[in-house]
Order: sequence, then structure tokens, then C-alpha cells
Amino acid sequence: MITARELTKKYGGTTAVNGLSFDIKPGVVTGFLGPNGAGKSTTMRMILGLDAPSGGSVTVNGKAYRDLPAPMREVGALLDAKAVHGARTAYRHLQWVAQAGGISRKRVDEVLDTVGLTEVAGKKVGNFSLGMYQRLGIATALLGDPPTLLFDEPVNGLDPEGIYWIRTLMQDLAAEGRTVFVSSHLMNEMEETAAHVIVIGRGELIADMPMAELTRQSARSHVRVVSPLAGELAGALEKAGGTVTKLDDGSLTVVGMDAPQIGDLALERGLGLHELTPVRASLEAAFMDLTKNSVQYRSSGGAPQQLAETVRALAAEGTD
Ligand SMILES: Nc1ncnc2c1ncn2[C@@H]1O[C@H](COP(=O)(O)OP(=O)(O)OP(=O)(O)O)[C@@H](O)[C@H]1O
Repeated sequence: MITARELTKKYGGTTAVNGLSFDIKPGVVTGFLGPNGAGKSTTMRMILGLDAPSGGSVTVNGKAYRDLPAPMREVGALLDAKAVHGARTAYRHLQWVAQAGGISRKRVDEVLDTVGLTEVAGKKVGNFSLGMYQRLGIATALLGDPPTLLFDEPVNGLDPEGIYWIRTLMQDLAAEGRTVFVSSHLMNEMEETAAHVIVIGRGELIADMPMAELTRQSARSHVRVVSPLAGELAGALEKAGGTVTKLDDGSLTVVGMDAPQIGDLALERGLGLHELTPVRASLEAAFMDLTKNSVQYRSSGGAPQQLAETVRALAAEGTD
């Protein structure tokens, strides 16, 4: 369990993290999302005692990192996979870290096997591909068999097979009852991997909820309705509190009512339905809506362009 309370970090005049409070629970993968510069890496560095908070606190299993008696056995982390001495072999690197943490050689062999690097364990790390660096970083994080794991952008630069492998590993680690906290820019990937999500923007908490809830709550989640009496049905739906948009193909996009409510109302009024399809927003769409006021750098294009993009996105989702 990772517990942050009013966690704050200031660098001179920049507030990187501002009053963050959250609990990261064991047993599920928790995704950590936010636009560039939102404060994700700073938060992870504070959890690991690499940066001191300017205010508030963060603990791992009830203790600040510096107070953990055997930190490697409590928390494992992958922050920067390339922060490894290139002239060392993978085996030497792991052996060196294991020795520093009082961990046996046998465990080095085990983690090499877990990440699939046994065959190249004798090769110099400097010649590794990015994917191999990531695997070595994960092996290092697993050395102490810790109940809490942090991964900062673990799938960066990986091929689909590598991405699938990391996703499965993280889910397996969570299923074993560990706390798994992972940041990523890849929304599709996060949607597949994480069951819970924490979103921050400009250092502040924007959302802390199950993944399914986040996408369900998004204004882009809607119901696509096709009826031969679309005009009449649209009027009835609006009276009942729905927000209805008519698309060019004659279908209706309804926000604010779910499919059973729409179906029941159509039946009551004797209006035929040819299609009734709940369309859940993608995590990417939900994320864009949530963080649109928090991005540090934005490409040009004002409100009219954003509106046009939203309408296009709705139409595209409706015709999937
Ligand atoms: N050592 C530092 N000195 C000064 N400012 C810093 C330092 N580290 C981070 N910052 C600033 O703090 C803010 C948060 O940065 P951080 O790297 O934590 O964000 P992030 O969410 O991890 O971003 P990204 O997704 O781009 O990696 C940014 O404005 C950044 O410029």
C-alpha cells in the first residue's frame, strides 16, 4: 500500500506536485496518468525517497522510504532503464545490486529467468536494445521480491511482444497480491493493463477511480440509437432528460440516459428501435476531456476546432 497525504514538491518557483492525496492498494495494477510535466516522475521519486517532499507525506506500507529497514525487500522500481553501467554484464549488474541489498545469488538467476535474459546474462549491457534494458530494469526491481512495485513508463520503446509481456507480468504481480503502480503515456496500453487509475494535471489530483468508472463517466460515453421514427423519439428522449444529437446518417447520439432507459421509453411510446448500442468512451478520449485544462503545452486550435474534433470523435465512435 502506498499512501500520499497532501504531498507537495516545489522546485524554486515551480510547484511540481501540489497537495496530492491517494492510496495505491494491493491486488490490482494502478495506472498513473497525466500530461507531460504533470508531476508523475516527481511523485514516484518522492515515494522512493529520491526527492524530499516540500510538504505532506508519502509512505510505503506505513513507513517513509528512508525508514524502511530493508528497502529492496519492500519496494522495487524501474525509473530509468538506461541508468546502468554499460561496461558491466547483466549478471554482474544484478549481482552487484543484490550484494548491496543482502540478496542471494540464487535470486539473480531467478529474476534473469523471469525476464527472459538468462541467455544474454554474460553480455555487456552497453550493447543491449531498449527492450533488453527494460527487462533488466524490471529484473532489478524484482530482486528483493518486494510486495510493492513502481514502474515509470515501462513499455517505452518496446515492440508489441515486449508490451504484451510487460502487461502480463504486471497483472500477474498484482494477482499475487502486490501493489503495482505504473505510469504510461500509452492510453490503449493502460486501458488493457490497469484496473484502477490515478490522473494528475499540473501536480494536482484530477481523478482516482476504477478504470471502467472513468470511461463510463466521460461525456463521450453515449448510446447510439437508430429508429424509423427518430424525430419523435428524439423529442421524447429530450423531455425525459437526455441530450440528443442527430447525426447525418439519421442515427441519434444520446448522452445522459442509458440503453435500458431509452429502450423502455421507446416501448412505452410504441416507437420502433432498429439499433440501441451503448458506446463507452476510450480511455484516451476520457483522458483528453479530463486534462484539457491541465496541459502545459498545447498545439494551436481554439474552441471551434475542439468542438469540431469532439463531434467528429462522437460520429466516429458511433459508427464503429
Ligand atoms: N529537478 C527539477 N528542477 C526543477 N524543476 C523540475 C525538476 N524536476 C521536475 N521539474 C518540473 O516539475 C514539473 C513536473 O515534472 P515531472 O517530470 O514530475 O512530470 P511528469 O508528469 O513525469 O512529466 P513527463 O510525462 O513529461 O515525464 C515540470 O514542470 C518539471 O519541469
